[in-house]
Amino acid sequence: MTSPAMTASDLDVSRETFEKLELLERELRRWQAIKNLVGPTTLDHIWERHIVDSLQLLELAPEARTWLDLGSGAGFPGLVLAIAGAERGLRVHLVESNSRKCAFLRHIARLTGVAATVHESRLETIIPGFVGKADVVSARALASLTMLLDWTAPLLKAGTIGLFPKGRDVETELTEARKKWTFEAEILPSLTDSDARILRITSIESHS
Ligand SMILES: C[S@@+](CC[C@H](N)C(=O)[O-])C[C@H]1O[C@@H](n2cnc3c(N)ncnc32)[C@H](O)[C@@H]1O
Repeated sequence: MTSPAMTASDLDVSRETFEKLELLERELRRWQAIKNLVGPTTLDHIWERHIVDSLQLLELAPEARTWLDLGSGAGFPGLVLAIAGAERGLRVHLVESNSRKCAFLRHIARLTGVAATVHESRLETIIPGFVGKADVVSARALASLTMLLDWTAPLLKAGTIGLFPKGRDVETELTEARKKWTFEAEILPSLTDSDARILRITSIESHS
């Protein structure tokens, strides 16, 4: 799936949002040549693998106004959500420890003018400041579910919704995480990969 085959109405976004997503695609291709921001094999499928895959999270938390994205990389899903959520007043906080990737995130945030704040830091440092403040926390391709819950439990306990895209091993990850945590998880289908799932976590308690 490449951009000429895609339209704003395919994605159900405004013309303005679509143009900003196209800009993100163009800049990612330009920066990739020198900065190697994403897995090279995913470049042939930027729209499907990265943009649409990120975009699908927005409707899973339509009321969200403050969104925390951990390990944002080149902006997936956080930057795409900041672009697509701008018209509904969404602000996205992007947490990324790699300075090359942060430079790219800041560059796109500046070019598009969307409400994205880049935190060039380790997520362990940033999370405490968002307890009771983030409506949603997301993380794609960052860590096992158990580790994500270890990090985000203080947020989830305070009412933040967790949205975690996961691959085909989701059941194994759930079994492992349930050894330590009790939580409510909806397992939602992914629109871009029939083997993948999205976990929507709404409450959590530790066993001990
Ligand atoms: C595999 S990449 C995934 C990037 C993006 N979420 C995606 O799906 O394309 C994981 C990213 O998390 C960042 N990362 C890993 N551990 C982190 C930490 N403790 N704090 C902040 N960022 C971290 C890495 O620098 C990397 O960019």
